[in-house]
Amino acid sequence: MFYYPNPQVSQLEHILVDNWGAYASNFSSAITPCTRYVTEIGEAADNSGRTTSAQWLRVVFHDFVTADVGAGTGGVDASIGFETFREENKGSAFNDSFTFWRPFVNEFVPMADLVALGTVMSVNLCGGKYIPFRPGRVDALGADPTTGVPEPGTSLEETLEEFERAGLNQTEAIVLTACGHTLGSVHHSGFPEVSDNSTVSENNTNGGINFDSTRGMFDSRVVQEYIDGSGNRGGSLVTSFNETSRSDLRLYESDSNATMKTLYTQGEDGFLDMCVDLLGRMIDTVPAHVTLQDAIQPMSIKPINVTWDIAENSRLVLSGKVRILDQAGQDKTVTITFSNGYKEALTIENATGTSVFGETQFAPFMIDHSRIGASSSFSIGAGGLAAETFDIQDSYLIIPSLSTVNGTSVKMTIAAKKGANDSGLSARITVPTAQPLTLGPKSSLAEIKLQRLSGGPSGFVLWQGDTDIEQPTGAVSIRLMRDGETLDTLLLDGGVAGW
Ligand code: HEM
Repeated sequence: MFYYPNPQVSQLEHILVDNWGAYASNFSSAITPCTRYVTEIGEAADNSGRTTSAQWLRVVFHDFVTADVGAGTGGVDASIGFETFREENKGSAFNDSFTFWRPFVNEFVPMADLVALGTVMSVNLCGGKYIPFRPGRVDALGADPTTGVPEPGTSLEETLEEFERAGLNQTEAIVLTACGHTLGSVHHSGFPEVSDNSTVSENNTNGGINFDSTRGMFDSRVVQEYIDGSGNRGGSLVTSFNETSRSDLRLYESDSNATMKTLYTQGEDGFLDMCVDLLGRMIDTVPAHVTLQDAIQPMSIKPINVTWDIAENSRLVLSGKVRILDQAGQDKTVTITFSNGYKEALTIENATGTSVFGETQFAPFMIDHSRIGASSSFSIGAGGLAAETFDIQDSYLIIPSLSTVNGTSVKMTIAAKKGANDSGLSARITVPTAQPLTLGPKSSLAEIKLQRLSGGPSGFVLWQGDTDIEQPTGAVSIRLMRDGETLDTLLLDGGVAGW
C-alpha cells in the first residue's frame, strides 16, 4: 500500500483533517458536539457533567508538566498512562482518554502523538485556532520519576516552581491555565474539596461546576467572567467554598491580576492567538532525545488507500481514491496521469466530507497493471489546485486481499515482479498490544517466513506466510523488507477505532 507522504503522516493527517461525513476518521466524533462525553454511552454520558474535549486538554497538561526542561526529561511522552494512581492525577480524564485513543495506536501512531493531537483537535474543533501539529513523539516505557502536578491545594510558590521546571514563567503559567480552564469543569466526584455537591443532579451526576458559562467552547469567556465577576466567575478553583482550593484565584492574583487584565483587553482573537502559542509550546515539550518533525499541513490533494491488488482472473490492478480538500468547495475535474503517459479523468463521488480545513471530495480509480506497469509515479490535477506527483513501484507488493489479521494470527501474501531480486525477502510485523500499568499499548514484533507459491498474476511470483501474534489493540503493520530496507508496508485493521 502506498501511504502519502508516509504511513505516519498519512494516518495523523487523516485524524486531523477528516472530521465529519464521508471517510471521517472517527476521532472527531468523540468531541462532536464539544460538550460530548464518550466513555459512557447514551443518557449516562449526556447526564454525567463530563466533557471529552476538556479531558483531552487536561491529560496533555498532566503529561507535560512533570517535564524537567533543564534536565531534558519528561514532557509529552504518554507517561501519564503509568501515573494515574498518583493523587496529583486523580479524576477520570486519563483513563477515559486513553481508552478512546488506544485503538488508534500502531507502529506509526504513538500514544504520545495522540495525547498532543487530542488538544490540537479539541481547540480547533471547539472554537479555537489550529495549533500546528508536529508529529514524532515517543512513548515512555514507564512512569516519569519526576512528580509534581499543581493541585488545588498546592501553594502558589510550589505551583510556580512546577511550571518553571516545565519551562514556563509566571505570566505564561497564568495564560496557559486560563487557556486550559476555558473548557470543562471541576467535578464534585473526584474533587469534593473544591466543588460542593450543589450541582449534583440527574442531569449532572458527577457534579461538574463549569469554569465558564460555555463549557464546550474554546473561547475567552473564562477571562471575561473572572474579571467582570459575571457568569461562573472563573469557576470553582476561583470561588471554592474551601479557600485552600482556590488555586486559580491565587495564581491569577499573583501578579495583581495584570496578566488576566491584559488577556481581557486583548479580546477574543488575541486570547486565541496566545493560547495557540502556549498550548503549542506545551505539546511540543518532549524529552531531549526526541526530535519532532515539521508541522503537518492539511494536504490539498491526498491519494488514499492506493494499492496494487489481485482482481478477478488474476489481473493486477492499482486502486485507490484521491481526496481533494478545498476551501471553496467548487466542482472540479480530477485527472490522474501516470509517468508512462497513461491518463484518466476521474469521477468525484457524491458523498462529501467536512473538515475544519474545508470540504473534502473523493475520486476513486482502478486501473489495470497492463496500462501503467512501466510507471514510477502518477500526478493528480484537480481544478485550480497545482498538480502534485506521487511515487509508486511495482517490484514488490504486499497483496491486501490475501493478507489478513484474524484474532491472533496474521497471514501475508506478496507479489514480486519477475526479474526483481527476490532473495533475502523477509516480513516484519509490528503489533500494538496491551501492557501492564497503562492503557497505552506497547509494540511487539513478529517475523513471517515467506514460501513461494505457484500461480499469480502474469509477470509476478507470489510468496506467502503466516504467524501467530499477541492480541492486537489496534492496526497491525506488515513491512516487506530486504537488508533493513522497507519495500512495501500495509496496515491491517485490528478492529474499528473510535465511536
Ligand atoms: C495551577 C494549575 C492548575 C490546577 C491546580 C488545575 C486543577 C484542575 C482541577 C482540580 C480540575 C478538575 C478536574 C475534574 O474535576 O475532573 C481541572 C480541570 C481541568 N484542567 Fe486544570 N489545573 C491547572 C492548570 C491547567 C492547565 C495549565 C491546563 C491546560 C492547559 C488545564 C486544563 C484543565 C481542563 C481542560 C480541565 C477540565 C477537565 C474536565 O472537564 O474534565 N489545567 N484542573
